[in-house]
Amino acid sequence: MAKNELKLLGGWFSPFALRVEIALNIKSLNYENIEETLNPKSDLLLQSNPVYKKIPVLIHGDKPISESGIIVQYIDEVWTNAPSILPTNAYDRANTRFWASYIDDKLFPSLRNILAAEDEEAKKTNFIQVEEVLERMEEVFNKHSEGKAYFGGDKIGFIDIAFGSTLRWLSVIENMSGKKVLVEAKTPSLVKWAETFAADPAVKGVFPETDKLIEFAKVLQQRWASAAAAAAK
Ligand SMILES: N[C@@H](CCC(=O)N[C@@H](CS)C(=O)NCC(=O)O)C(=O)O
Repeated sequence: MAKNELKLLGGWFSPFALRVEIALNIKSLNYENIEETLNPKSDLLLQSNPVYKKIPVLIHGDKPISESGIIVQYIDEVWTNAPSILPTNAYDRANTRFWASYIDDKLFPSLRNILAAEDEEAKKTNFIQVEEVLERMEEVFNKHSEGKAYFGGDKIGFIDIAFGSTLRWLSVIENMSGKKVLVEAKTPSLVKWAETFAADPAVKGVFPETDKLIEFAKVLQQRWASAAAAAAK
């Protein structure tokens, strides 16, 4: 595949763009990574994802595809010669999609709310939610993996990508609040899985550094606080 046939409108900080990078790496695809700052948004992004105006967008030839989960599934369907990301059995595929959307619905909003929370009570409620998700995913891992390294078995699959993309942001929140949530005592299988995931060749080179993300998170917090103050006027 010629490099200019695949372009990723992404951002080093984005867990959603990370999902696409991991999927492209799994399939050993060359692509051009176009780094978006989102401030301002590029014309290419606005034209490619006019509905949500968000990264990531994968442009295949001249065709844009948006939404990280949809992009990962598209990659898996188009490049079938490489390791499969979703399971082949229809029931397993449905189940896999269920847990990936559970991560999007329950984990992402709580992580964002912890960063944005101005009072301790709101922070605490969202931490409880994160802990509940982690405990639930520990159960899912123990049931699905059958002693293997990943939710997807021996290789990274769709749940691994959806969930694993949040790991660095989880570390950011742990560091910034001085509270560890992914701990051996409560979720031993997930702790081991997270280490294996981070070291996987498809992930290692694209996983952002926690320290750099912490600096980015501080800028985001200032931006949200100014927006909240402006809205309150
Ligand atoms: N549901 C989307 C979420 C994508 C998303 O939230 N992207 C963020 C960056 S991490 C974005 O582009 N934000 C710009 C904005 O909200 O205006 C997906 O899975 O791709």
